[in-house]
Amino acid sequence: MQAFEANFDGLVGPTHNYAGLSHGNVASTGNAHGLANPKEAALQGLAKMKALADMGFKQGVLAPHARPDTQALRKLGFAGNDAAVLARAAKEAPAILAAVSSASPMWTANAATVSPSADTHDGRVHFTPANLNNKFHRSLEHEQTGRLLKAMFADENRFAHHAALPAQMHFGDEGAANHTRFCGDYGARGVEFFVYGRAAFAAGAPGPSRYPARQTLEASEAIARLHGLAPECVVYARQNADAIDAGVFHNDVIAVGNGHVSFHHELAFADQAAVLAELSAKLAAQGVAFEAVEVPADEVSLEDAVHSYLFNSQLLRRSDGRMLLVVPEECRVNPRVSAYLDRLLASGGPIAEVRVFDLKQSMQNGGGPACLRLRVALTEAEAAAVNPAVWMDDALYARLTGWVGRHYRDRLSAADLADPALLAESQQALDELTGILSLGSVYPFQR
Ligand SMILES: N=C(N)NCCC[C@H](NC(=O)CCC(=O)O)C(=O)O
Repeated sequence: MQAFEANFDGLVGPTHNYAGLSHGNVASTGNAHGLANPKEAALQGLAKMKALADMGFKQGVLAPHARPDTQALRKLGFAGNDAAVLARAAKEAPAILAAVSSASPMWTANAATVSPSADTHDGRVHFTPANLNNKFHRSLEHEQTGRLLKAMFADENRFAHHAALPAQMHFGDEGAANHTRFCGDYGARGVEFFVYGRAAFAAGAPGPSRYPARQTLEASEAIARLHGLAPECVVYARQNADAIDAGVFHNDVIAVGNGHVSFHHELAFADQAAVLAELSAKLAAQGVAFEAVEVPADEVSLEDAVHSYLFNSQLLRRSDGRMLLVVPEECRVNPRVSAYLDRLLASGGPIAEVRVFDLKQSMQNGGGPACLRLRVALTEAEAAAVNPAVWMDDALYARLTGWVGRHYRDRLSAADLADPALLAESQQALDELTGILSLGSVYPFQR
């Protein structure tokens, strides 16, 4: 059966702001307390979704979460009505208020790990929401993510939904940002590639020293078990600790793969040659000829990779079988990265086209094109079972841009997070959105 890869992008929520919440993510900490523009952020994301849909790629939308998360504040002892809860948190714990207000669910590469039906033991598509345990603001996401995924992929005969892994550092899980699926045809069995920062149960296991390793080996292994993946179709690799310490907080800041192609930096993985050899051998056993496009450090340094987000690009297989690379504008601003892209296109390799997008609002929090999307490979029958209201087309684009225009602010600072009107505006917007996307009552304030 015909199969393809769909991208589900996170719609940026109305509270998008710069709070410097992510130690180890140099864009987040570097832009802390800047003035954000939620309206522009959401429109930039929608423009990318629409452009890819117009190019013929299957594109869906994942809704934002309800923020500020007043439930989380109540669990921490802030009591009273919503306005009182916000006022007390703003006065006594502004850092906590900022954390529960983050629009971080926009980065749906961290929403879940997804295994297509061709890879799993029961022939269903498996989803495990990521516990995002390394950062408090992100650890608030997985329950709502699970509810949204169930509202979009509801058919239990085709889709299996797991709970997030135990919320504990031993099982730190960052979802698809540390997971790549290589394959020939999207509907044929592929090789799932899990990249972790450190093994958690082995005392003294190697890992970064300056910044945290967010993903553990044990989390990756648990997901492979839950999804029923065959060991001969799984490869585990450890991130290069020096790369994490240079700001590569997720593997998707240093590598991206799709189909039979990997596009990665020379310093992405520990024991890189062995990792690539294992990928190549396991793909060859599935009849797939693996192709690696490796970028040397003397052409693009780790620092340039982190600042330009060259590898946080989307690698998309066009209908002619060649690859399109969707990069953020910052890659053309950096002269060394831009020159590299020109050489890449001239090289005659598998990447035939580069498209540039302005995603500055998200980029300033460390979220590039690849962070903003969750990939789900689907057969046509599975795609037909997806909630049809979430697929991007001209009509949905018009409705969503109109909705953003009506509900979103064009400036938001840390001080605004305490404004009870922002909470009310956000709830009103999301209430309307659940109608547009036919999601049902998925938000706590609707229950
Ligand atoms: N690489 C991928 N797949 N995703 C990028 C996630 C960026 C996100 N930034 C933030 O959460 C910053 C929020 C703030 O500081 O306001 C993070 O660090 O988890």
